[in-house]
Amino acid sequence: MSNADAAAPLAGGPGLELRGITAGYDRRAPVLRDVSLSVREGEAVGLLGPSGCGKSTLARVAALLHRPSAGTVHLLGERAAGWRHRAPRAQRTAVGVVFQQPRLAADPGLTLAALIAEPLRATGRKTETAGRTEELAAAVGLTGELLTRRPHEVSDGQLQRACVARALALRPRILVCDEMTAMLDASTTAALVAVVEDYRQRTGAALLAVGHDRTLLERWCDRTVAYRTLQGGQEDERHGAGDASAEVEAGGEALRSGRRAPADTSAG
Ligand SMILES: Nc1ncnc2c1ncn2[C@@H]1O[C@H](COP(=O)(O)OP(=O)(O)OP(=O)(O)O)[C@@H](O)[C@H]1O
Repeated sequence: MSNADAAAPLAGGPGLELRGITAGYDRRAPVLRDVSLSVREGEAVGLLGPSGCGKSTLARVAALLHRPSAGTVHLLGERAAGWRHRAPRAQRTAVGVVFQQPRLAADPGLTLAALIAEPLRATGRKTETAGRTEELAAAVGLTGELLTRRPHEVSDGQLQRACVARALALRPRILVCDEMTAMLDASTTAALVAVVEDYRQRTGAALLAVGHDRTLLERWCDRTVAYRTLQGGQEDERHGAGDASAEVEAGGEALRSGRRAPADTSAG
């Protein structure tokens, strides 16, 4: 990606802070109860937990997509001032999100190129759109005719590549990856982790990676947090500084998440 991404300093300042979050879908039985978690700028935190415990709900709260019934969210030191379309644009665009299921997250009527360009168009960056779209697409390994296809004409892996590019389009200072690689094969997983890591390390963005693949998150992130420890206290395990060149084991397969240019990988 361009050097423009690298313009932001590696600050180490406040990135994402969730304090005392209670949230869910039924006020009488919230999914999250008094949950706190923070990720500093430049830091990669993996949130681990079993299926159904509330990880995606937490990710949606962090991305200002789900309003908690109690607690506060701070982005880059500023308290969130609204949720969904009512959030101020500067706060909404400070967070880039990648969801687990790209087919639910992508407009089926858009080509992959238009999908990647969506946030640029929505925020009026017309002059920048074509060049930036091409650059983002190349970074995630999508080129040529693939970019003219619609979601139903591509694989899950190819669509998730476009969704990762879309999440990076506005150069977010905070990235939330909710089971980003859950549906992907080993080589696509490695390629997309490498893209996110490359972006994070060059920009100093804060990363919250949510999942249940402990081995992957321990290799990818600076520390992991077990979901069960988040209520009324925080416990974490530190790792070797998110070494993106490490061998990553996931699902029994050895993955290489090194800085291989994603464009060189087959778009899976
Ligand atoms: N839109 C919704 N309406 C009602 N209940 C929901 C909704 N979304 C999730 N839930 C429930 O909230 C709980 C937490 O769901 P969530 O998706 O946050 O868990 P998760 O840890 O991300 O699970 P997984 O790892 O399987 O994706 C589950 O019991 C789920 O059934």
